[in-house]
Amino acid sequence: MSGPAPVVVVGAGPVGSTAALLLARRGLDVLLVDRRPGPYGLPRAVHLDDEALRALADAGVVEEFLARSRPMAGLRLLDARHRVLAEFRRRPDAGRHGWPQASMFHQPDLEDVLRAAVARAPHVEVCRGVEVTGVEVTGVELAGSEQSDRSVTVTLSDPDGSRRDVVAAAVLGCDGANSTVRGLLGARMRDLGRPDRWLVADLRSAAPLPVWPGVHQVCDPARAATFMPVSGDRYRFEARLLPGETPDDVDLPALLAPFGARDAEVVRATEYVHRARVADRWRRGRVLLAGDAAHLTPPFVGQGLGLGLRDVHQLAWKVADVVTGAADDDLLDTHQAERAPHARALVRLAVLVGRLMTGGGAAAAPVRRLVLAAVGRVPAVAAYATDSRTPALRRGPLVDRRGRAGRRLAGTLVPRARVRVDGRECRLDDVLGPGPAVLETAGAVLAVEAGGRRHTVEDVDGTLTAWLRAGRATRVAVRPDRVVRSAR
Ligand SMILES: O=C(O)CCc1cccc(O)c1
Repeated sequence: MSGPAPVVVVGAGPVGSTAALLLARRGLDVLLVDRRPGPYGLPRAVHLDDEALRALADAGVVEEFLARSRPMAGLRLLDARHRVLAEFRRRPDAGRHGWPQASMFHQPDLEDVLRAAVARAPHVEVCRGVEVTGVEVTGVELAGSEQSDRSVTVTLSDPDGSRRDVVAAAVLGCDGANSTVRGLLGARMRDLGRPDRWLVADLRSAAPLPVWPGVHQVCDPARAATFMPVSGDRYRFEARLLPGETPDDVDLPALLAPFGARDAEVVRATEYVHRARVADRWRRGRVLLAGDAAHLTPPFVGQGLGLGLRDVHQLAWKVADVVTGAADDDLLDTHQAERAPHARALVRLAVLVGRLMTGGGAAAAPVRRLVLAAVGRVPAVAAYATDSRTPALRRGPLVDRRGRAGRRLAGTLVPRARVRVDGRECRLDDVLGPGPAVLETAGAVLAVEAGGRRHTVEDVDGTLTAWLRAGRATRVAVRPDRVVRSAR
């Protein structure tokens, strides 16, 4: 790789690969490194919501993802006898972003799609089997001990043991739960809940199992469990391990029997410790964390990977602006300021939902239906349960939540609505383009100003008009990551 210093992305999992594609689409050279010699190959994440798909869309892989995933019907809470306590439906057709509201997938399928896209991307070089052993922020000495932190020297250890230094324009640590970059950056994880030991089993069944096509959460204090169809012939079963119990002690066929899965092939059954953690520091100079390197969540609201994809969607344009000199390095301060509260809110929601569904011991079981109804009225839980909407980003330099419309819309995603422009139907994102944009009502029609051009936009099915009306807004400024910056 010659020419300008690349952005080094550490970790070629789904978050790092998406980051590499997003940066490359903005014209940056990217060096994507991973300590593993080959793909990881084991499934972990199984669910993405339609908000997270905006990141895959801007990375250019959403259609291939959809071809290999399956719409998910929602979340069903069952009691110990598998009677339905509550059900939260997800739209399988097209939610406000034009895709199923929730999708289930086999992680290696997503990794295949991303790997192929990275291989096609002209600006991305991939180095596998390479360890990052040092990250040195090399800034210009300013007054006193302050540094301007403008470039980073990354030390890489190659498979033959040799070391080399790469000067990077920025480094993104997308290297997962045991992130090396996090350690080199001097960050520490802060616990938001207790670790929780679960058995995680990946199953296959040639004959389709007779189950509802959504996530089943068994709220049994004696044995909390989750069962879900993934995609194709794949299913996932998880069960909380009792104190001192190992996966080998669990009578898996007996636990699978109520789902008609007693005879399913067990591809993998392993212990997994669910953790609730957020890093205390996400940035040093131009070294930044994203994905599991920055936060770990229990799976109860299915947001682990989605959080990471949102991180890099919101980070890529900022890094591009800083590296190309279009913005000051201060812009990178907004990464942790915006993403950490959002991650913390979702991790806490997952901990709360997990506790409500599975905690409280035997005494809680008879009242769980009442408790669920009461908590369903807590706004954050209700919004998530009914609409799968994650919290708005907090107010900050890039999110102006002043005024009635600002409070309602700023920090949320603009819908990826169906629009018609010059007689051609497309999605709003196609008109917004890769940069900042403004959407406003212009008399009886809508107009979009983007990339120095003004387009008259027809709102094909009324989604945008209804969204603007509900937000009491006539004009919204939209950031490159589709987040509303301000509304009035
Ligand atoms: O709330 C949703 O739509 C996702 C629910 C979900 C997805 C995957 C795992 C899980 O435990 C819950």
